[in-house]
Amino acid sequence: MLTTKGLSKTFKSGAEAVRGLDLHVDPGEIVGFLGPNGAGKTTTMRMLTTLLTPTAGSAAVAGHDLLTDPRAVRRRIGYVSQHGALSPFNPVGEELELQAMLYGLPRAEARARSAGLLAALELTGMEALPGDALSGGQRRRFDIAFGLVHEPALLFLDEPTTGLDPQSRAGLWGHVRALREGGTTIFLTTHYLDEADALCDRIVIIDHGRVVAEGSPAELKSGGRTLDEAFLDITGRSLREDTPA
Ligand SMILES: Nc1ncnc2c1ncn2[C@@H]1O[C@H](COP(=O)(O)OP(=O)(O)OP(=O)(O)O)[C@@H](O)[C@H]1O
Repeated sequence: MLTTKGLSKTFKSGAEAVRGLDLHVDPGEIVGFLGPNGAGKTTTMRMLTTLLTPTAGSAAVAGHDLLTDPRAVRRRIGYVSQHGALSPFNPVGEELELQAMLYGLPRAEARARSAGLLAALELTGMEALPGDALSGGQRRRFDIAFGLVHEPALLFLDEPTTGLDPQSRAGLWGHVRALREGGTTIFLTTHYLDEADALCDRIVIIDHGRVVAEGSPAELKSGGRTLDEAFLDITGRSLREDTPA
């Protein structure tokens, strides 16, 4: 579903944000992409979602070549950014239908697709509310609905639960697992090790633009370490340097 070979990004400033990344994600997996601040996660996500051009390497994303056919990649992937996609003012149901129509669905189908997504994400009945009226957890679920409206094979989730209370986080994890059960492959970043532990089939840790460890949560925790201890051993830093864990 996702393979990169030597994927690299050097910015004009000279900053080598990503240095020769080899990634592999199988269909149906939830893979967590973790690293300390400045490790290169966002740069990688932006390359894999076609928003930033790599300076070296190659990648196949959802069955298409990232460099030669980014349009085909875009049709097959969903991307839920940290910042969300909701208008604060317009009724969220209308926004979702519009998004579906932008992907080429006729109005009736767009309506049906939106209704299905809202039901799956437990948002039915909130269609008429503006984005501003939603709680943080509801807003994130709407963001995910936006990312899913064209039924992508591969969904990129950038810090899906940052800023949410524990109950909303746990609820969102249930929805992410349900997506995988429905056949969607998920590649996510998070600043929470408990989230990676609870959700991910596999974790890839990067630091200084390179993969420094990968494995299932159980493999990374071998030797009786917690995932926090493993992360600290591997990178010499905690996952959230700027904020208390
Ligand atoms: N547009 C840019 N121009 C120059 N350097 C950049 C640019 N974007 C990112 N960088 C640098 O590339 C490196 C990786 O940044 P990136 O944002 O990918 O890290 P990150 O792992 O997402 O960090 P965080 O967890 O803090 O969001 C950093 O050193 C950053 O300063």
